[in-house]
Amino acid sequence: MTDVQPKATIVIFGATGDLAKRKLFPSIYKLYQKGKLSEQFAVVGVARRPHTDESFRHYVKETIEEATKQELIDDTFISHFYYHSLDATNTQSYEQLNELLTHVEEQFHIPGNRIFYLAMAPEFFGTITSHLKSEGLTTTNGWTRLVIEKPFGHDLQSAKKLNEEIRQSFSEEQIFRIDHYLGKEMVQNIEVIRFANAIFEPLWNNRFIANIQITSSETLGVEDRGRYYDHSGALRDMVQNHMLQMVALLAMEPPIKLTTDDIRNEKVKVLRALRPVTHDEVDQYFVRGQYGSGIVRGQKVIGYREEHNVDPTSNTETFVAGKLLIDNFRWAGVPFYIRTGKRMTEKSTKIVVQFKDVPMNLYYGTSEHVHPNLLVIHIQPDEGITLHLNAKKSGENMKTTPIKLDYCYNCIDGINTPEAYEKLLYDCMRGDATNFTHWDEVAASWSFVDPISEVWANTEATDFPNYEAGSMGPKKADELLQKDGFHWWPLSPNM
Ligand SMILES: NC(=O)C1=CN([C@@H]2O[C@H](COP(=O)(O)OP(=O)(O)OC[C@H]3O[C@@H](n4cnc5c(N)ncnc54)[C@H](OP(=O)(O)O)[C@@H]3O)[C@@H](O)[C@H]2O)C=CC1
Ligand SMILES: O=C1O[C@H](COP(=O)(O)O)[C@@H](O)[C@H](O)[C@H]1O
Repeated sequence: MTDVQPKATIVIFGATGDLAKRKLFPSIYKLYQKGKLSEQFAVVGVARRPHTDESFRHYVKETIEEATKQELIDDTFISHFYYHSLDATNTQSYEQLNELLTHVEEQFHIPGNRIFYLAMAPEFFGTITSHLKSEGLTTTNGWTRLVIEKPFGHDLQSAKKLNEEIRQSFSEEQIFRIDHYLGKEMVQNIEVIRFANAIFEPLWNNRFIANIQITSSETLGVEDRGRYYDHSGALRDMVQNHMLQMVALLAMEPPIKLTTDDIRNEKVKVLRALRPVTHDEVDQYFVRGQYGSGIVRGQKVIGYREEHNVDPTSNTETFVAGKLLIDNFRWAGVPFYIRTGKRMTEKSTKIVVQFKDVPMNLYYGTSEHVHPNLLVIHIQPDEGITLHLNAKKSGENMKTTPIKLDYCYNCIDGINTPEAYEKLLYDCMRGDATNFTHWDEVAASWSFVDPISEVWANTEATDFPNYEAGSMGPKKADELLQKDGFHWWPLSPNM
């Protein structure tokens, strides 16, 4: 983990696909630009489409220029890229791939370290990993690691099956399951805000916190991913992974040390302590929604059921709100509200920690509401923290006014926080799995989510579509909090 300029070959399965184009190639380029890669690296792209090394290099160059809006690029960088056309189901082709890898390792003096990045549909994961092992690609003088994209399964049963297949060829320590939210600057900051500040940790429990709200809203619809999304829905696409990971980071106990295992162990304890939602309770704790047509950022947009590759009678949810309870000493009785959806008013991910009111209201007239203290963690697009307090109103005798202490990361000149994929790729190259999900976390998350998706799959949502594109979701999502005497805090930038 100490190697700041790791030496490795990154083999990208799915190199002609969307993820490689938009995220992986630009991230590798940024790492190179920042001096985080030595000259001892290579990238081998793998997919079925025919390409020569030259045409692939041209394609990569163009995609990086497009993504980074930069006039590229150093031909030396591009000369580290190679291509191998392969059908993932064809055994013979893996032998040739192995020969190519050996060749590039010689060429760039790479000590046999290989990352196999599976940027492909999950149905190929088992086949690819078994071929990598049987054809000897995992037998090298260096280390080998496997990066797996989401979705990791469709439910607990399919995730277990997938895990068993992969584990035939790679050990848990070699498997890096990507959750790109764990690469976001402010998600990584949750631990630091909590554990490096004496003022928060004593208050971080059910005696002082009234509720915690996590919202991840998008303005985009399903774009060209209708085929995948219509079989997934927001619960599997966002809640099972990203939203529950944020809950785990907010709720976990301080780890004994900042090691991968210690942190993951604490996160998994939270996921296991989530109070299961039984089939009968789903309506009480969870709300689903699907967008109809509407106006998003001034543009008229179609409803979900009209989207390409979506069933016109689809029952798939594009919005989820839920109330989660964590049955342990620290959190008993504190609701964690989560909300995520497509085609909402704005693109924003925010966490609001609402503290309990002061025990006695000295400063307000009885008819006035006390302003609760809030800690807002801005994940994106703005990155920072805001603490909402009360202070004396200037000039007025002992009247109070709400004030804010703000720290904005990406407002400061010179700070341009790296893309999540850039950080995660670099972590993987250095062998740091802290910000990747362990199998135990994946399993616990599916166990929590499965009963909810079972009920939703078996009951028609007669009110769909139940929110207008460009809104903040169905009314029932507001009622979920109103029942407990709370409301969603707004997402506006000045929150
Ligand atoms: N795109 C995104 O923003 C995100 C994607 N993901 C995940 O990443 C993975 C890839 O997604 P994405 O890039 O969007 O998918 P795409 O459909 O854009 O790309 C799929 C890739 O797989 C290749 N491929 C398909 N079949 C075969 C085969 N039999 N043998 C070899 N190669 C094959 C395709 O190339 P060819 O046709 O040339 O063979 C293509 O390069 C998925 O698991 C997805 O869920 C996760 C988060 C975000
Ligand atoms: O994993 C996914 O995340 C994106 C949202 O990611 P963000 O970094 O833009 O917040 C979501 O659009 C996509 O459906 C989902 O698969």
